[in-house]
Amino acid sequence: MAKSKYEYVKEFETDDRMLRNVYVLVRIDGKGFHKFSQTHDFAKPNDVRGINLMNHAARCVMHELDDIVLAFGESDEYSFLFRKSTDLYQRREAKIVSTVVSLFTSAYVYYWNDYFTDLKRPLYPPVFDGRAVLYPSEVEVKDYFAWRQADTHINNLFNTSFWALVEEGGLTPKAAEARLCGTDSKDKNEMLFTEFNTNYSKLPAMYRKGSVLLREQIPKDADKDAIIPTLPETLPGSKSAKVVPVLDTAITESGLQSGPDPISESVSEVPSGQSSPIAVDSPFVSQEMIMQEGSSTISSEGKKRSIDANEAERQDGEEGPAAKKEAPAFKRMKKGVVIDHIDIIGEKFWTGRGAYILAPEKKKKLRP
Ligand SMILES: Nc1nc2c(ncn2[C@@H]2O[C@H](COP(=O)(O)OP(=O)(O)OP(=O)(O)O)[C@@H](O)[C@H]2O)c(=O)[nH]1
Ligand SMILES: [Mg+2]
Repeated sequence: MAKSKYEYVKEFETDDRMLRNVYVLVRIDGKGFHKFSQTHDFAKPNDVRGINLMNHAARCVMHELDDIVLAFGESDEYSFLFRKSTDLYQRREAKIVSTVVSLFTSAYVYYWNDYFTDLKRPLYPPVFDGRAVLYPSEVEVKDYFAWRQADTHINNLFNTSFWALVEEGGLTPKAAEARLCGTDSKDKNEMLFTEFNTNYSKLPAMYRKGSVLLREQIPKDADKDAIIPTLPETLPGSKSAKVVPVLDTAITESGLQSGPDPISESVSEVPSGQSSPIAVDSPFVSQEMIMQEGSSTISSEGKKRSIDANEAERQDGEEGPAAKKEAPAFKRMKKGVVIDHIDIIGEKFWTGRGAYILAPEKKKKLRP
């Protein structure tokens, strides 16, 4: 076919294919969300509607892009890790980053009203930027996620302390900032407990640890894309949410401590007459979390349990048709995206639930 005389302009396009055999990490971040959250009257320091909406948008991205193996979100940002051998768009950076950002942003707006039910749509279009970073080995990938989760911990502890001083303590923002200047994590924990009856380690894990999206086994009859609604169960005052056990491994500014941290040890009892921030009808439990609790297959031992299920299937065959009727659950599993609020700092995650993420992949023939 004859080329038009204009076609030469294509030659100006550059090849932005990213290096092979390294991990591709895409991080998106809300532009000017300080203002966006104020304009939309986000609760301080954490707005459960905003967090659920971010999580929903991230799930849309993971549903669309199968090569994303892990995502982590906090505040107005989300990180997406692609499998090492991804050949999505021939690893072209602009195509990958723009697809993630565009899908995330459109989902954020598309599902807005499912979470912010009193506002049909945002008062102005939210903007997210995006970047891709290449990490050469598992070490950097693990440290990357540790960095983001440590950041979540530091920021959330600061914000929780700051807004307690301002909203409950009556300090001006300037005075609150001055009060917190030079304090470490232990000081803030102590201040929250002694002055505001708040046991920080008992606040919802979703706030303290951010949100982790994983690919695990889910019941086959669960609609892969039925992500919502989480709102009725997560709104303050809801009676329908169930309690979800919170992993109390503390993250400190220097990394993860296994087991309870000293401060939560010393303040592990909520003062008498004071109810724990996580009540049985906790307003902070999402539908997905309920599903995880209700269905043993996507609990924190999701991977192990699905292996157990295969084991059961074999036994099932030996035990005859009667047993078959009683153990159908494991047969109704499929891979799906699940959300949790767990520690991803430290080896425990990467050798446990996260083991599939960095597992060696089968070698594929590279395109010439
Ligand atoms: N009140 C409230 N604010 C939030 C919440 N989540 C995010 N934010 C706001 O969003 C900001 C995100 O931080 P940044 O990304 O550093 O700030 P930004 O204004 O988005 O600035 P750029 O990313 O540089 O454009 C926070 O500082 C908060 O002001 C929330 O749940 N509640
Ligand atoms: Mg931002």
